[in-house]
Amino acid sequence: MTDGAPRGVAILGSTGSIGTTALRVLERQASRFRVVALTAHRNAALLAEQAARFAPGYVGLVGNGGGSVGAAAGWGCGTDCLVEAATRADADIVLNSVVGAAGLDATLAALSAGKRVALANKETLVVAGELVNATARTGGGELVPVDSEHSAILQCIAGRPQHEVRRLVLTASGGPFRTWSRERLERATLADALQHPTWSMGRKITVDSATLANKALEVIEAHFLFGIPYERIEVVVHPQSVVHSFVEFVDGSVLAQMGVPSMELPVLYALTHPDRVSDTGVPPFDPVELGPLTFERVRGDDFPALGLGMAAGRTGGAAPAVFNAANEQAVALFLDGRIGLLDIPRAIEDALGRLAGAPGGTREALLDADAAARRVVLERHGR
Ligand SMILES: NC(=O)C1=CN([C@@H]2O[C@H](COP(=O)(O)OP(=O)(O)OC[C@H]3O[C@@H](n4cnc5c(N)ncnc54)[C@H](OP(=O)(O)O)[C@@H]3O)[C@@H](O)[C@H]2O)C=CC1
Ligand SMILES: CC(=O)[C@@H](O)[C@H](O)COP(=O)(O)O
Ligand SMILES: [Mn+2]
Repeated sequence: MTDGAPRGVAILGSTGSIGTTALRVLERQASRFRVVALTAHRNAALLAEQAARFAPGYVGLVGNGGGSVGAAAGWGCGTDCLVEAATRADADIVLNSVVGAAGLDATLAALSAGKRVALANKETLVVAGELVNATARTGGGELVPVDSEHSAILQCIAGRPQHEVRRLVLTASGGPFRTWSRERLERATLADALQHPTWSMGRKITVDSATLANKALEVIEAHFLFGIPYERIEVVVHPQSVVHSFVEFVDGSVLAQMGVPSMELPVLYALTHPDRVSDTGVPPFDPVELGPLTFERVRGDDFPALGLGMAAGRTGGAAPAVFNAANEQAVALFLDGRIGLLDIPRAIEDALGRLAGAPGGTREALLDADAAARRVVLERHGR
């Protein structure tokens, strides 16, 4: 990484799991990066603490559109905050760590403005992968993944051309229900679903990991990031989350990237790529301590969200956006205690059955499909 003036980083979703991890990383890397913008949804108290500590030029509270509680003087308010933060002249890198499709416009705006987008918000690519890639091309922006599997794949591919890659194999922890029978899954509670075995993350992605919808989102994300066709992207269960993914090359050689399950390294690497820096605070790697490393086939029949998402990816058009929106809405209902765990894939299947053929192509068409999918889930499952 070249020395020089510190690069400006805007963090969208700074109060979440990835956002707070990023601030820990940036505190150690103050000679290389400075925080220029922070946004949150509703957590004004934590945002205020972060603003006091990092003194960014811009602070935005998205969920304060009415200008009521929370926002301090000088803060931006409402949904425009994300795009304002993402397009500031002093932001060289935009870390998008918002959860859900709400992060889409900020990604597009940052790429249009020629920024590097360090993308944790995988829903962006699932909803609008083609549009995002086209926007990066025309706007001169660059997309670098934060998601651990995709960071691993990026590091393994290391600039080799697409035709040298035979297969991507994404690892999945299997989540808290990896060994549960179908019968037992019917009785799984929210508390059970929030007990992720290896990663500490926000509630929505933790539920996605429990249903394997997260891995479906990640297969679609990998397709759009690396341009590999769906038939050459596979998933294997790896309960220890030490191997973050594999890349098989055409000569049969297989590379894997490994590390302790912490998001600090993928976040940092998305900022420094393709360079590597020292003094990261990442603990030493001890294969004996972390092992034995094991691998299993996915139980696709018991975790249907994975197959539904992969089929939506292959269908293309608006189908991935429908998959994502139905999942977001169903997870919100599950988090509210209004539906059961297995109602999540049922709701997704229902929405895809009605809307998988909806037109995509433009941002507006994709957002229409997103809204229609949420309506289907609310009307039919939000009892
Ligand atoms: N956590 C992890 O380890 C990983 C996460 N990811 C992905 O990163 C993204 C963030 O995940 P995570 O950090 O766990 O999520 P969290 O729920 O912990 O944090 C989400 C952040 O986004 C803000 N936010 C929520 N809704 C909105 C909205 N509608 N508009 C604007 N901002 C909003 C939240 O603000 P507030 O706090 O005020 O609600 C918070 O700052 C997700 O896409 C996830 O899939 C990917 C890999 C690993
Ligand atoms: C840390 C990270 O990248 C998560 O997306 C993780 O992959 C979730 O774990 P699962 O493998 O259980 O989905
Ligand atoms: Mn992941």
